[in-house]
Amino acid sequence: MLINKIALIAPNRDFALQASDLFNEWGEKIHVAVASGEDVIAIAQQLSERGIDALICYAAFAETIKTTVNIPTVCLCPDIFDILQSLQNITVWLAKTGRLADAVLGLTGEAIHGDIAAVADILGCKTKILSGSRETAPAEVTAVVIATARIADNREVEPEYTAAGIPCFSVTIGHETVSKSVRQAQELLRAGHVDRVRLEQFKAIMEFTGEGIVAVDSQRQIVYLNHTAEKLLKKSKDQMVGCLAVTVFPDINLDDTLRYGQTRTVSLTDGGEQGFTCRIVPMLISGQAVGAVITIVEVSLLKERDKAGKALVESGYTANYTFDDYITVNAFMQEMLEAAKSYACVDSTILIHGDTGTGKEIIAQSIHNYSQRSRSPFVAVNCAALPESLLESELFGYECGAFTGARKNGKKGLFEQADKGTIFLDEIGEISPGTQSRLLRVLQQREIMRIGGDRVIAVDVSIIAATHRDLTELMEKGLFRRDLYHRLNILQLRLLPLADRPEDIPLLSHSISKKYAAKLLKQPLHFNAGAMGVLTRYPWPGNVRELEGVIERLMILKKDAVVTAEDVKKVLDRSCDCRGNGVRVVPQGTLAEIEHAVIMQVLKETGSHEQTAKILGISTTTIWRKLRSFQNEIIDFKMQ
Ligand SMILES: Nc1ncnc2c1ncn2[C@@H]1O[C@H](COP(=O)(O)OP(=O)(O)OP(=O)(O)O)[C@@H](O)[C@H]1O
Repeated sequence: MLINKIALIAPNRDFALQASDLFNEWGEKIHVAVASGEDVIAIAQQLSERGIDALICYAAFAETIKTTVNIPTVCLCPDIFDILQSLQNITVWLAKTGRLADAVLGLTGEAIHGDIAAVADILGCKTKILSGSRETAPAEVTAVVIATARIADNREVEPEYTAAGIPCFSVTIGHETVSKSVRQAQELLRAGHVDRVRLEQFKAIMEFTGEGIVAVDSQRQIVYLNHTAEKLLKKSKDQMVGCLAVTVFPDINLDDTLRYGQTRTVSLTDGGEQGFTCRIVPMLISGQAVGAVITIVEVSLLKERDKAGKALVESGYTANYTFDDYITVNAFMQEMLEAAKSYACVDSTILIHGDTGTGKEIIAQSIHNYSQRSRSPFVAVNCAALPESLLESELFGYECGAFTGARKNGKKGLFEQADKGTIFLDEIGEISPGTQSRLLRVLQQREIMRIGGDRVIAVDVSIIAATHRDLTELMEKGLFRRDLYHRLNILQLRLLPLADRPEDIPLLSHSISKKYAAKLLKQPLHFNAGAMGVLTRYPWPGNVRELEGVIERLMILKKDAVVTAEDVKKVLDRSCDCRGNGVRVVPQGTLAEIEHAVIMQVLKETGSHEQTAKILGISTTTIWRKLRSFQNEIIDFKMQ
């Protein structure tokens, strides 16, 4: 294998030596080979097999190589500056010797091209292409110009003479021209590398997908197919690549796709029970079809997918958000999104840390939808919302007769329901020590045991946990198991509070306003500079959820669409003061007692956890969590 990735094919030994000297002088590691006209293809092929990725090739060979060997090739011949310099020297000499008037230049040599005649014309000389060698130049020729396969700077001024005494000058390939060709070849190498990486990525995706994929070029020839296509069509790549598509798919007419760029769907049978659905999609460049891609799916698989999709929707265990829904221009958060995308490609447990309303659930749903598990259930569990015993039976299920009130046939737990999908354990910091140890077993072994059961059930789930609490602090206080923490904290995502990323507020405000405008059939709000100033300075303890609440209130209260600083202040005041007329009387006591009293008061006023959460600018989860810590009161409290 050659280390050098670029090679030069020289037309003779002298040329090769001249090029090698230059490459050595420049410290360029370029392999140099010599070819005659006949063996040039064989030599180029050998170089390709030995790992050469780009060729620099003397002009006379370039076309042959470009059409026969699949290596990017740079053509090396005297360029316009070589010609200009050389002809300028010649005309100076002709003027000096009194021969310039009506001079005719006879052009010969293998590297002759149209540019020489054009430049001579500009310099005031007529030209004549000589059919033979310089020695046969006719008498009307004032001087002969020979374009040779030679590397030299075009500075020669003194000519050689033919036997008939006609002066002869050379146009050669200048050093700068060689250097330029090296740079071009290096550029091709770089571009080729990028293309190869893309091609490999593309192939990996193609091989990974469950559908059969066949690519056809504009001549209707099969140029690529993936492994699934081989399996479905029961033929190997070798048997199909290079064949006309019609020989493999006699029932598919590619005309509509290749001529008019239309996408078509066709059902095929294979003569037996199995059937395929093929979709034919054009490959378009600047609106022109340059080929087509045929995707093949077994009909039975489609039916299964339909059924599975329907069952998933009916179960309600679906994730609606994708990363596109998560609005942020903050650099840290954008990095977090990139990390989340890469985490979605693996099955390791993810721990999301962020204050209430920062979007932990959106991120969890987006990870699920970005992952291979997106067609399977996404089960979200709020660990703070259920008392310990109920949480355990919900998570792990139970066998028949496990406890009084249990269903006769037992019940699948959420881990089982999430099989092949993702389980999102929100507010993981709130779970009791008993549930923590059961959870540890699932994390370690991906197995569960139903309550009251003795069977071990394997579950294939990806686990995403979230918390607003500092789990290390809980660990130090002995409230959270250290081993569980380490099991959970394999991949971590941290969401910044809204107050730490005020640059997100304008974008979020506009997007939320658009969302509510569509819902309430109103105009989106326009926030003037004063309004935006108040919004960006506010501390947002309830984060984006609180911002949503404020914008919803503005939307309902405002008659026109323009929001001022005063409008925002009023609504923010209301959200702080809580309810209608009310100046809330702040109770006396510890912070916990004040919180408790305020939550209980608003709960009584509204009769709804959701409303209470909205008014207080916190999540329902936080309400549940706080209520759980005032357990005695919960028992007494009866919702109206
Ligand atoms: N960056 C964001 N872009 C758009 N919407 C967002 C963003 N962050 C949060 N939201 C919205 O804020 C609300 C709260 O989000 P989410 O429920 O994901 O937060 P959370 O951190 O899980 O809250 P909690 O811990 O209180 O359950 C949702 O309505 C969500 O759509």
